[in-house]
Amino acid sequence: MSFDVDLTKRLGEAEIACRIEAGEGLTVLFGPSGAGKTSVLNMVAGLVEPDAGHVRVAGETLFDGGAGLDVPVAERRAGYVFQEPRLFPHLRVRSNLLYGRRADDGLDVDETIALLGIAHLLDRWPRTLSGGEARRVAIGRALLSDPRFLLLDEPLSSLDRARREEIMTLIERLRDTMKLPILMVTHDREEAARLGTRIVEI
Ligand SMILES: Nc1ncnc2c1ncn2[C@@H]1O[C@H](COP(=O)(O)OP(=O)(O)OP(=O)(O)O)[C@@H](O)[C@H]1O
Repeated sequence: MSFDVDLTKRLGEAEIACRIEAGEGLTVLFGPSGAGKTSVLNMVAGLVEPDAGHVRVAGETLFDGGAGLDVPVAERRAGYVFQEPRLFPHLRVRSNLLYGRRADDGLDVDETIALLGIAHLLDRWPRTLSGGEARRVAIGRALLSDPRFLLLDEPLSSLDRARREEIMTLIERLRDTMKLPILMVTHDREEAARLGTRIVEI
């Protein structure tokens, strides 16, 4: 199974409960605003600790409340594209992209840069980028960190049509060729239908 998740978490007034049993491919997390989709991604990434339950990705247990197991964030090796790009403001685009780079396997740096159309931005500071440019850099940074799985929080919002199309094609390739388990939040039905191997409502 790519994602085997069963967790609960109380956040303020909200009681979040989520169950995912997903085979390979891309799992879309769908649901109304405030349902807890981002919180679920944060718990799978290891940024927020669930109150109870378990998180397993590609057969490996990352969290198990009963067993007292909680694998630290860095060891989980999630490629996380946040809702806001969250680039490091003190690093130029090039350094942001290479921040999590491990060995020189996985995706090719130049090829990824070309695919995302960000070659002309490499020497820029994050504060000078448009929303869509920053988002593409954030996607590149996640992909180049040699992740074991991807967490995508509305990765295509704020992109124009042409760029959306290119990035959808890239996500399809990651899903089908590289076989990366992907958990993606989207509000867009068309996106969900095209990219999702399955849709989980929360
Ligand atoms: N730190 C916190 N303290 C209190 N409540 C919180 C906290 N974080 C999140 N919540 C609440 O938990 C619920 C889930 O939030 P979350 O951001 O996960 O929802 P979401 O489904 O991703 O929403 P959206 O689609 O609007 O991004 C919301 O009701 C939110 O107000």
